[in-house]
Amino acid sequence: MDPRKSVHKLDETIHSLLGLKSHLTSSWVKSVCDIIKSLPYEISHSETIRDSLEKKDDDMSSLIPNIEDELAFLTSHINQLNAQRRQVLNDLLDLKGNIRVFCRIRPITSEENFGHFRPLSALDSSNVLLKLADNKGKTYSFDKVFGADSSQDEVFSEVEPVIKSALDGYNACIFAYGQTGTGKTFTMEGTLNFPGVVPRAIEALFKQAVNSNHAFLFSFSMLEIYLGNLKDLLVPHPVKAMDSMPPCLSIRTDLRGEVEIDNLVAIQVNDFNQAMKLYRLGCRFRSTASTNSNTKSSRSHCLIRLSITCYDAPERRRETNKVWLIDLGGSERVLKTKAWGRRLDEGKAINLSLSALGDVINALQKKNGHVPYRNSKLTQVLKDSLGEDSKSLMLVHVSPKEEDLCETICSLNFATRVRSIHLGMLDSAEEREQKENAMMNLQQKMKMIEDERQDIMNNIKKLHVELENLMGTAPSSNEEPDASHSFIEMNQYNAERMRNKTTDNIAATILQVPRFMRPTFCSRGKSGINHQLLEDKAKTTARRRRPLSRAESVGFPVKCTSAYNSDCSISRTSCLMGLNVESSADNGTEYTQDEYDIKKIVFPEQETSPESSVHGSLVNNEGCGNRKVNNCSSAKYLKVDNWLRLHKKEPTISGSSHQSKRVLAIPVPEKKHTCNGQKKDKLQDAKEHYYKNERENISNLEKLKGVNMKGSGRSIQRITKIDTAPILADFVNKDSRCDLICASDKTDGDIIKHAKGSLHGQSMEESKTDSPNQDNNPINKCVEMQEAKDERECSNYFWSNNSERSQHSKNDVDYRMLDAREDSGLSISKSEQEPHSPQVPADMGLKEGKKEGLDNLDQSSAVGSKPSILEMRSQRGLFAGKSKPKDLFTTMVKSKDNTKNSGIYHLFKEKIQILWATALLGMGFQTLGLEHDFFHGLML
Ligand SMILES: Nc1ncnc2c1ncn2[C@@H]1O[C@H](COP(=O)(O)OP(=O)(O)OP(=O)(O)O)[C@@H](O)[C@H]1O
Repeated sequence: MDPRKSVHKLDETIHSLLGLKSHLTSSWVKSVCDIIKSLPYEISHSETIRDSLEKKDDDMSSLIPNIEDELAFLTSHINQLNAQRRQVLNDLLDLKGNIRVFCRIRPITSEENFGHFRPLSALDSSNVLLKLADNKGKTYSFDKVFGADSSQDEVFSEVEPVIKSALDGYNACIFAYGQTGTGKTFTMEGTLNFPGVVPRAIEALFKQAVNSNHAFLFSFSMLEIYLGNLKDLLVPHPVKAMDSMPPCLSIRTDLRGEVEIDNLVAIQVNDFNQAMKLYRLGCRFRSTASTNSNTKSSRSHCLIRLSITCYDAPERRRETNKVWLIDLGGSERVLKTKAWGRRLDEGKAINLSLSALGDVINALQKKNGHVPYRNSKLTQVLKDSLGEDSKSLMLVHVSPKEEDLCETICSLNFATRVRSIHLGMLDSAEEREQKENAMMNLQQKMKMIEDERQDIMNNIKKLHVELENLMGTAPSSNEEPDASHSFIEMNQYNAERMRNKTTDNIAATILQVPRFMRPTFCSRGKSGINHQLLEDKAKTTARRRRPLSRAESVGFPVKCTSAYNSDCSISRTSCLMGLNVESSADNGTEYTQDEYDIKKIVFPEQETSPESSVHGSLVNNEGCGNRKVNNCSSAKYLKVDNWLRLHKKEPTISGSSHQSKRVLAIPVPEKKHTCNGQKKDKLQDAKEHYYKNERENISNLEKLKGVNMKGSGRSIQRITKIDTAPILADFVNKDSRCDLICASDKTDGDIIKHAKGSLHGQSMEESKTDSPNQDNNPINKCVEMQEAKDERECSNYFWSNNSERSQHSKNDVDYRMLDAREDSGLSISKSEQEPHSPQVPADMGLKEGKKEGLDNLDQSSAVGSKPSILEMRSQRGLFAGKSKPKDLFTTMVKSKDNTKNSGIYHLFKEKIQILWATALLGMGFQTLGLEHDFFHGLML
């Protein structure tokens, strides 16, 4: 109850009390008056109370607009700061250069302590000294130099501005370059304890997006360029010949010059964790191998792409932009690494694409009209992220080892050349100093803006909370205040600003290109026309191909052929190579899938509609709900969890593939149990089904007992299966027992009865007694075969012959599969030989049998496997009556041996089969209503 209301009515209440209770004693009135007097002045005077409360209400109602005004002011201020920040950041990056170059020196590991080292040290934060002779050295300048003792934190702090500019709509590209084994993967990927640039960059992006006042849509993709071909790292490689092949990735450039990779899986990520799950998945499929230089050498270029889309920020450079995080393959001298075979091919492919990257950078540096992006897949993919309208960061890695001197010099020269694209080699010292001062000022300004921005953000948050409290609409604790609608950018950011400030100074100085980066014969020989032709050719020839065998595969992609240069190239390597990785001497690469086969994969949840794409996949997604997503890129947006679930391994049971071939003793509706919830349901279903069958079989048994007890006691024995093996032995030895009928079920019993009756015009019992030559009776032979073939057939018959026979037909098939396995000489598995509960007391009744069987069912179902055939048999024996599973087991194994080892048996079986088949065909038994699988089962 509102206390204010109760106070409001206090005076009326007292008056009415005084009026009504006038008969009360004056002392009571007095005490009430005293209470009123003791109340504060405002409360004791009702008019004043009302006035004061109304005043408070008025204050509160005037407070809300005040807060709203304040919020609007702060919002507009923060928008101004955002625009300023963007401009300063852009100026800073322009000054620093569109391609910034950092150098990182790899530390000497404990194992290398005894080697020879070339003094390579960081002179200061931007210079590296390479000592060539005693008193001779060369200094290389970079935007930033990280010494051997630098931490991952330090590296990332310098990388972060590029990541920030990505949220402003610029394409960004951060790539680790260097000789093999110099720490590229360490820098980019890092370790669990020392996470690298990739996880940190992803985290920073999400963090910034959350702090931003815009709605962002992130999608994650990961691919590698292996032997000159693109491979989607989020799609697992095929492990079997029949596995579906991932679709061919093809590079496409749209009219605006934006590069898109068709068929590349792009998955929406809402937070850091989702992105990291995918990143880890992709890392698993990377091609790595042990080389002389590195025990886990990357044999490909690994590219991570984060696409960022924002619809409600017109000031952004692009609606959709992308960040590339690239771990390039290590450059290596083939002579030195002594690589051969596949390692050689990989090394050559890596060097070729690095050379093509060098060509592109050289052309950009010289401001050539033609930039040879198309000379390699790497440069094609990075086409829109390497030019002027993007931010690139190159992390050059060098080794301090003496033996790596050549590569170190090459890498340092290459990095210097790349850096010179913006800084310009003709800059005078004075100009350089001016630039550095300007950069420092901008950095300070940037920091001030960010600090101020952060303060305002905090104030805005506080005001939001206050406002919601006043309005009584405070969100629940886990709800973020919805600020997106109130944040309307007032200042249009001038996106078309000039960005050629520093490039003007780039002269036509041709620098010495590192040897492995120089244009090669192939790269020089390329022309746009050739590429176009090849592209067209590749497009017309893009069709599903049969995976080539190992022998047919051509490992090295030759330039000027579609296998290497076309937009939609078809790799010549075999998908099956991955299967033989270990067996091949030179083929130790851990492969991903190949992309030469164009079979389309079916995505589990391919969300193409704008609504579904946006749903649940935005950071601050309020503003994007009704906007179209399909123009952000042609990539497919999928859900992370579905994708990961799709690529999770099917749970294997005890690591045994053998078990998967097992036969279900109880007809469980579904064979596979994939998730716990389903598994539980299916287990429950199986139990219910089990009880039902059991009840039916018991009632059938009782019926049969009643029927057969009149005629022959042997039928009951047969049904209880205690004496099955001796009967089987009898059958083998005496070729008789035609009078034994294994009809345990009313339905089939009736069928057989009917069949016999139709043949002889007699009932089953009659025919049994009246027909002396029953061996000639096809029905008896049928039953005989059914039993004599193997005891399990009989049990199968018993179990499958119930009113739900149709449901059991699947099991019949399974039995035949098992028969085939066992007949083909495969031994019984250990678990089959050791049933779960062989030591069941002889006098165990149906109740125990039920429980036992159920326990077995529980066990088998609980692990998702099927009970073994012997478990099943023992269960059946128990259900059918009092039996000893152990005895049963012994006799069954014996009978199995007998049947297997006896040549007479097989001969006889064949003859009977022929006879039986002839009889069936001749007499048209199909008209009796027996199903085909029934006959098929008998014939096997
Ligand atoms: N800065 C560093 N601090 C600690 N260890 C490092 C550092 N850089 C590299 N290493 C170690 O050196 C080894 C080789 O590094 P890494 O695999 O990252 O080289 P790489 O350049 O990626 O090689 P490749 O090109 O062959 O893939 C790794 O064991 C890595 O842990």
